[in-house]
Amino acid sequence: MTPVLTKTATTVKSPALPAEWRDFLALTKPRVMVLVVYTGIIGMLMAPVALPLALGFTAILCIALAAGASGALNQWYEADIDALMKRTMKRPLPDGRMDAQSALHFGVGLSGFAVLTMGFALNWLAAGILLGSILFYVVIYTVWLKRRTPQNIVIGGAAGAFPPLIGWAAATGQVSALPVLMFALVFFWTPPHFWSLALFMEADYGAAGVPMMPNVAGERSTRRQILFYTLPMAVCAIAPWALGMTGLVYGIAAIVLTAIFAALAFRVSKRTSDAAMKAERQLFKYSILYLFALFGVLLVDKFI
Ligand code: HEM
Ligand SMILES: CC(C)=CCC/C(C)=C/CC/C(C)=C/COP(=O)(O)OP(=O)(O)O
Repeated sequence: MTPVLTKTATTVKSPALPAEWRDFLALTKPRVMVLVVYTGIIGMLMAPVALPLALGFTAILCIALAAGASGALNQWYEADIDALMKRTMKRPLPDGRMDAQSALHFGVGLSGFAVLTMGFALNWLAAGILLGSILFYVVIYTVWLKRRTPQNIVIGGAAGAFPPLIGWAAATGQVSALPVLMFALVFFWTPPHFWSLALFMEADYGAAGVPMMPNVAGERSTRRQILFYTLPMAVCAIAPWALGMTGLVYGIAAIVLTAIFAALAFRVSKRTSDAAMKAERQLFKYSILYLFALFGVLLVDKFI
């Protein structure tokens, strides 16, 4: 059984100066948010109902604010482990540029604002799924699973897969098969996306005692699991075309883009030495490009 990492606050510096707006922006994990918001926009634009511009903009703003708020709450809770990892030690809380209470108030306030605005301006189904994704990321992933099990991102990763469903629900007040497939695609995409990164950041997670797959099950098993999750991801990528929900342009693009993903995942699964790091970095970078491109083609296919 994986030992449970307990939460401590001993390594976090206390703030000397009041936090700047840049620190609040850093709390929202803006770079990750770009792709989360992008998948939400595509979910909304794929819906059969076109929202008036102001309402569409409001819906996307709510997704962005909620994603940012949940990033802030994540950083509020894990300042202790962020302080132990090179990649995260310069974040506002571990670096002592912000106090924990400011981050907590910012995260809770922004979450409440985003969910209520979505509910009153769009509909309560979209608001409910938005609230569910915040709770999933903060409570299920960050508080419950991340320090307990190497399966943390498999289950917790669902949080980041909700935006296409939210975008669609904001436009239609319903959920249908296509946004569910888009959800499933991001869900199965998350393990290869994250474990390819975790393989070359293994030392960081080890130093912080976070039970990520490479430092619990070992590199070989992680590489095999990356390939394993690529299979259902490929099915979800090609299904919209195979089931007649999209045209041939999407079908061809999905097959080509996914074949490249599978080839990179296969290469990662076969490597055993340090030379593998290059393959893992490539898969991580390509995973981001892949989601951008696949969702982009989905939209292009709809409008040609
Ligand atoms: C539990 C699920 C996930 C985990 C654990 C995870 C983890 C990470 C980590 C640790 C990074 C490294 C860079 C950083 O700290 O900014 C990263 C980068 C990134 N992730 Fe994820 N991720 C997850 C899901 C997602 C999802 C669902 C999306 C979007 C749909 C996403 C989009 C991105 C993007 C765009 C980057 C690159 C950011 C940059 O340019 O530095 N991730 N991810
Ligand atoms: C609409 C809505 C509320 C969406 C929110 C979901 C969201 C932002 C998902 C992304 C998941 C993510 C960035 C995980 C990072 O893992 P980590 O927190 O373990 O990474 P770290 O080690 O960089 O802190």
